[in-house]
Amino acid sequence: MKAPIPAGTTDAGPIPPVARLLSGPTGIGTNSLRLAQDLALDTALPEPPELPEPPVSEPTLHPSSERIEGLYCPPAVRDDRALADDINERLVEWAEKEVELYPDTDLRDDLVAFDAGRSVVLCHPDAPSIDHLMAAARLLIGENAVDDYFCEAQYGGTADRRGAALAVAQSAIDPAHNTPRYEADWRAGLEAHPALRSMRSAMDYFYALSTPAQAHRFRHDIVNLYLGYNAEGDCINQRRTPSAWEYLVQRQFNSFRPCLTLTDSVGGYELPAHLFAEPAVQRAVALSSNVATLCNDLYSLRKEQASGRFHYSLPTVIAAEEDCSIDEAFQKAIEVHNEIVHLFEEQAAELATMNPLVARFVTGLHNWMTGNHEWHAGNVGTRYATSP
Ligand SMILES: CC(C)=CCC/C(C)=C(/C)COP(=O)(O)OP(=O)(O)O
Repeated sequence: MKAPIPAGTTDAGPIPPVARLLSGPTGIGTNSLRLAQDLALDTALPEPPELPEPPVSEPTLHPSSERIEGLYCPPAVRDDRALADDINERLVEWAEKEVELYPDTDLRDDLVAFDAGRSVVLCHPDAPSIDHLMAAARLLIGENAVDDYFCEAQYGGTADRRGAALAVAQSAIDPAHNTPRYEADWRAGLEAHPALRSMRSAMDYFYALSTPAQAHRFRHDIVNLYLGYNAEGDCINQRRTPSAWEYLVQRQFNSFRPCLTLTDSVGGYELPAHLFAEPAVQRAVALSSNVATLCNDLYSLRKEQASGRFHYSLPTVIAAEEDCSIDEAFQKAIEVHNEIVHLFEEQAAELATMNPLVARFVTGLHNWMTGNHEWHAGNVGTRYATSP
């Protein structure tokens, strides 16, 4: 087992400057001007603290990495199989001993095969310690458990009951406040369900390394995720394929966004709430999260088709809307993905010039986007495929 990474260090050199990670124009746009004005109002605030040099290592490709042809995404910043294995082992320990995540299944094999360890290692190269990576990994597993148990039919989730279940799931991270009697019943209710236990526990670990504002941000992003799950549930109930624009709106909620927006907590610093709320920062968050999620749509299409269940994704909604083959729609969806990557790069390059914390935050978004792509490519042949 690999020793924990000491704060601010790694087996490799410093993180590349944001300018090297983010291509695209660096001119100041309208959003940036607003942000610049807001930042000017901040002149009375203390200077942001000196940030430690974030760790990073040379990316080493996963042996089985296989990319979708034409899908644009810059390479991930670091990969570290030994560190990922260490995280996976610790996750199994947590899932089996602390939260009993999937009591009736072979948890070890499933969890290790999912390889959440590699996901967080790829997506958070600036995490200052194992604890930070573990916090992200537990939340990732908890979020997938909510999806599995309350939304995916094979684990008992049904579209007609998911709204009620997801409201309770939100309370696992956003506590109920009422009378002692009903609070006790609520607590017992959480402890009685694996997905609720795991989210409650993962959130407790997250509190230890986040500020109240960061935890609040996370809760907000999760409730939006559940809004997206409900939208998907409605469409599945009605067996309705939405138009492409409606699908993209739904997918922006039903997205990896909560995994990206904790990049500062996992990186050991805080982007203050007023900067996170800036429209230009919000646009960068939405664009990078959309890229990450559409990447999943593309790599997982064949798996979804093979399941035989009613499903929809960007390729299938485009095929329906444009009355074209799924192969053509797949190519069109690649183009949409690529265009959003470029829009993100433009927005991120603008933001990177504004403030060191904003620069680091958008680098974190970029890291998640590229790490996520690498993770999907690494799971081709087992979980995912490169064509419909
Ligand atoms: C970690 C997290 C926020 C998961 C939410 C689910 C989501 C938005 C996904 C993009 C995952 O979709 P799915 O469950 O279909 O994943 P697989 O394709 O089965 O890997």
